[in-house]
Amino acid sequence: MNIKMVTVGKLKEKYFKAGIAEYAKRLGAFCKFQIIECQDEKAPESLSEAQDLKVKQIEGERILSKIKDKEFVILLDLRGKELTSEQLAKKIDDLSTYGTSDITFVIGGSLGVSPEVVKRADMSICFGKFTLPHQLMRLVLTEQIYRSFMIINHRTYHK
Ligand SMILES: C[S@@+](CC[C@H](N)C(=O)[O-])C[C@H]1O[C@@H](n2cnc3c(N)ncnc32)[C@H](O)[C@@H]1O
Repeated sequence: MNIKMVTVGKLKEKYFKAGIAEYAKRLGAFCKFQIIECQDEKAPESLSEAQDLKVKQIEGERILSKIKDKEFVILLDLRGKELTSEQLAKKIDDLSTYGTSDITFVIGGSLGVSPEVVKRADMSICFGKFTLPHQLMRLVLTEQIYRSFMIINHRTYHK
């Protein structure tokens, strides 16, 4: 199973890097895991609606260029569906059982993602109504993917 995370913007903070590296290492026992960073588009603090859309579209093109047709895309979006850890684990397990070996999670930039990325997504999920910074979202998602494999493999990690 190949699990990919496509993200916008750089991971800067050492403490996020360390946490993600730890879960990525653990994930190595269950899947090939990779994180792809797309460059974020510089934008002024206050944007018109058209400028906001333009920034998201430029970032969206960068995101979509990293995704192949065969990949099952799970978008992280505040407007997405809330899942439990067990439901995410079941989704990953079902996809793998029924022949999908490439799952790609997408984390957007500071403005979110373009309509084109929303359209490409096979599923959109939400981690609650709180907006998380993209670097923290990356860490939380990596842990939840690891948790999914613990659940799938009936390990004691998940309580
Ligand atoms: C700083 S947030 C941008 C939020 C943006 N204002 C919006 O309304 O979509 C950056 C990215 O982190 C992810 N994200 C942040 N909080 C999230 C949450 N609670 N659930 C799902 N994804 C989240 C999304 O992928 C989002 O595009």
